[in-house]
Amino acid sequence: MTSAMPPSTKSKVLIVDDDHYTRTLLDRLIGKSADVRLAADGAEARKLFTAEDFNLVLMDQRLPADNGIELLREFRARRPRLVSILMTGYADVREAVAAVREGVFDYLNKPFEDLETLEAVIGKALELDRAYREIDDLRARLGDGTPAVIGRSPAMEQMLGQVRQVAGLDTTVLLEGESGTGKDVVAKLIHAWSPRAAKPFMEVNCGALPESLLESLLFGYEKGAFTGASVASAGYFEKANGGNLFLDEIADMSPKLQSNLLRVLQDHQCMRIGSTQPRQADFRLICATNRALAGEVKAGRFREDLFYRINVVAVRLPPLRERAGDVILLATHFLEHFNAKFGKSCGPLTPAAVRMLEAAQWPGNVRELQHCIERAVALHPGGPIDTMHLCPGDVPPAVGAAQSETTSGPAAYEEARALFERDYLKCILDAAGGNVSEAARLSGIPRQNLYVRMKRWGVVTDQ
Ligand SMILES: Nc1ncnc2c1ncn2[C@@H]1O[C@H](COP(=O)(O)OP(=O)(O)OP(=O)(O)O)[C@@H](O)[C@H]1O
Repeated sequence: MTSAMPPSTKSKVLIVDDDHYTRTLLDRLIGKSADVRLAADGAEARKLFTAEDFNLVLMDQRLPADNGIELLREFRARRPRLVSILMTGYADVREAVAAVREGVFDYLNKPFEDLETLEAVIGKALELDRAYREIDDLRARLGDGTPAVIGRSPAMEQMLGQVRQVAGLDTTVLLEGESGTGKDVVAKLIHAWSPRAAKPFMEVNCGALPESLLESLLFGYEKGAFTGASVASAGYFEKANGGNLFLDEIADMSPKLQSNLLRVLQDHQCMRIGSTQPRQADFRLICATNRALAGEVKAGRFREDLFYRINVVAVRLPPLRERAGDVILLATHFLEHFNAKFGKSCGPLTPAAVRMLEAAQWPGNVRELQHCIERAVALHPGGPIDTMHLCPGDVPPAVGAAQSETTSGPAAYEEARALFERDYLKCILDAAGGNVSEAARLSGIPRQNLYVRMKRWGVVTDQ
């Protein structure tokens, strides 16, 4: 069963409902793992909301002297990133859907039929609140221009711990990881955290340039060294001058340049093309590769002696699929970034979107997730981001199928049941030609109930 609350810290949840039974039920359900405050009307809710910083507000739509949707609007005006859930009667679903479009995280129908779903939605809402807070926290800590490397998963914490240790040492660092895992940002972070931070950071992608161009870029040249060399130019080895030199995709370096680089690393000197005068080369080398360098050595494509020079401290960047918990953090970060960039206000992510992002495998890692959110923000006029705004091409359409094909064993019961429900709802809606009433008749599930389930899974988004 999905846990509704984070395991370590107690979240603060405000429950606003004039119905004593609902308040008691919710208090019992989440009160063990969360710090719950109860309000029976708008006045009490306002007082509590002013006094405390809540992670989540569960709001009844119909209150004695207030409208829950308007009260949430008032709260959001005071705290724009407030995560809230609206509790509504079946008759009010239309307004509840509109409230979700305005920024309410989700709505739940009363009376609650399925407590597990209720817990799951609360869990996702708290996850989103955590993502907002962690990003603020990270930004506050990195407010000095240090590149923002987002990630709180154990795999990222471990990697960042290694980076922190080696950044201050004058040693060569090899960053290994799949494409899009963040090798480039981590290289910049190493520079920012190193004693060489005030000196230049020079970077070049060894796979993107032909050999001769890469050679002249790294070594520099004297005037007349080759056709077109009308003035002398210093290379990156010289320009790095007390700073860090980042060689990306080092495995793509040609054998000739590999041996030239080895010489520079041995002698701490380099010579411009067309010159015999050795020049001081004072830089710390950071290399990156998305192919295992040891394998390249075995295959005879990379010099073994250079490999040992480079592989002093190797740091592995985990693929996104190994970073449980980071996907929503990154997605929220990118959502804010692209909202600011495009002058939009898209978001928050709906529960179905959160589930979809978390279930995806992300073979292109963080870059793929970034592009997915960029596309969603660019094409969306504003309001919550739902499954259909996220690129289905990047997210396996049949997450269930993908799951059952993996070798990691069978899915947990809850997961399998959820996947079945989503696939079944899609299937029944197709069979009914997209008509929810007909789908209700075919399935024997009451229409409102069916609609709520379909909405939860992003099978439909509006009534
Ligand atoms: N942890 C992270 N936090 C924030 N942004 C990230 C993070 N990791 C990667 N990114 C962003 O994702 C994109 C891809 O990252 P980056 O270019 O560093 O990957 P890479 O491993 O160097 O990829 P490649 O091997 O293809 O060069 C960049 O826009 C980067 O800013």
